[in-house]
Amino acid sequence: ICQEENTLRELRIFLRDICAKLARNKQFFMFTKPVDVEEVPDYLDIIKEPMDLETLMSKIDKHSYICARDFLDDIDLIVRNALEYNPDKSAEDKHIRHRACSLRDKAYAFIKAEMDSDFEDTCRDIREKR
Ligand SMILES: COC(=O)[C@H](Cc1ccco1)c1ccncc1
Repeated sequence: ICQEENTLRELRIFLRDICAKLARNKQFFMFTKPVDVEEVPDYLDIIKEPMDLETLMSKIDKHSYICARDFLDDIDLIVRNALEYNPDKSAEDKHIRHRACSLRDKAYAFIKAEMDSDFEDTCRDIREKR
């Protein structure tokens, strides 16, 4: 119904702003685009569901998310993939795991800081009904 569409439009505007802020952060450059499987030929043997911030943004525009929880599930997927593909004690693996954890914390912090909890409750109710 119409109010529901207004709520979901507001959610999309809100999620685009958060996604853009994360993608602007130089620290997160390695998460902004899909991992290049030419460069990393075994990536898809290990990571079954790749995810990145550009893909997240296109999912917003495709109305894939009807509450912030769904969006954060894809942020968690980016993080999980980075932890799984880069598990070693090496400095570079530790570095990317640290950045992945920072991406998650920043995303959750933006949502908490800027999202009114009854707005998310309203989105959850819409999700339940669909
Ligand atoms: C999310 O990004 C990744 O998991 C790739 C894996 C990767 C390994 C070699 C090339 O790319 C990555 C990119 C940049 N810096 C570290 C790791």
